[in-house]
Amino acid sequence: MTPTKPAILMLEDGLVFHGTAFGKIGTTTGEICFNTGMTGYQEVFTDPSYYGQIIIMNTVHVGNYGVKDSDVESTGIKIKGLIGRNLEPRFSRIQAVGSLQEYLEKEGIVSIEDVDTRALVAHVRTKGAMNCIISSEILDVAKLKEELKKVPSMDGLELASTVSTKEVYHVGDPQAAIRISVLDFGVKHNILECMAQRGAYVRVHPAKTSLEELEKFKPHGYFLSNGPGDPAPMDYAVRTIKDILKTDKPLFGICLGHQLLALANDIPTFKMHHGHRGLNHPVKNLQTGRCEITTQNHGFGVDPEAVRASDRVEITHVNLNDDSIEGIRVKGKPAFSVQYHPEATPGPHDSRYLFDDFLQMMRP
Ligand SMILES: NC(=O)CC[C@H](N)C(=O)O
Repeated sequence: MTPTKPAILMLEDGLVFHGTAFGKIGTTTGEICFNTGMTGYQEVFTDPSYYGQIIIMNTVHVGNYGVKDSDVESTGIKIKGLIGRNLEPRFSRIQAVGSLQEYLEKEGIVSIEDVDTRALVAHVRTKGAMNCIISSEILDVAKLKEELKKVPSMDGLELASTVSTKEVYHVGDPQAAIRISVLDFGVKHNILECMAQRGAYVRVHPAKTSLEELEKFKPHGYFLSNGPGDPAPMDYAVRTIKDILKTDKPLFGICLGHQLLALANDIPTFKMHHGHRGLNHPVKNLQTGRCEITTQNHGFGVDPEAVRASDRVEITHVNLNDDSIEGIRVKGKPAFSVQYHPEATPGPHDSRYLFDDFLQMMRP
């Protein structure tokens, strides 16, 4: 057994947890948030929407099935840090290529275990979103407090252009009958796969691409991706979406893409108390009356009163836990979006029909 090293977690409101170092030895800062999913940790860690955030995994054992090259949603780990009760260095899965410890170390992710995650999650649920610091090199609480003061608030932070692709790239069969131009704000791989598997050839563009540039692909429709940070400062994207809406071509948005579609219709977004992150959030489809169990990862939401008062959009999906807005459609246009993740891997898969609907809108 390698000897353990102490680590400290400190929250912006001064709460301190003493635990054990895991992953890289060092210091990291970000917004603390919790994910209630009991599986799919590698997909969570590589989801670019988590960029800038430190994740508490609520489930007790994380790492026990190791890591695998294909279980990723982007090219590498995007979370800023990881907090767990038991982050497991040993693993058991035939397909696994390495341990969580090696993976976090290789990707430079400072983490902490042996934390009472039940108490910590209860605290975040009560007090709401805030920043935190983890360190396995500075064990002086006063110094950590000073470091933590330098961290910007997630409220108002534009992060999408940082994680977006720098170069245009393609996914799917170039001969496919349907072409989709994607605006990448931090897209998850499986979203592109879900479109390619259904017969689309997809071109992925940097976040700040104009409609004129997107049109060069001669797309049958447009897609607005998920992504990190606050949608409110993303004026560049809102302008492009307004231009896309004028084309009257099909448009689909997921998560950050949903929030941006709302903003493009003059519906504001807001910072939620502590957000939704997990894989069992119940959503009701108001058109069919059916319930879907969904994966979610968001800390901002679309203003419910403004949506209800809008004469430009209608609500298609609501959250059955807290009545928040989960889906909208623009009246008189083939444009729709959802706050949750229909592409979720490992699942649930209840909402995959949204990709079928989107592709159907573009079929000749
Ligand atoms: N998954 C996402 O696209 C997240 C959107 C946005 N960053 C939020 O936290 O609400």
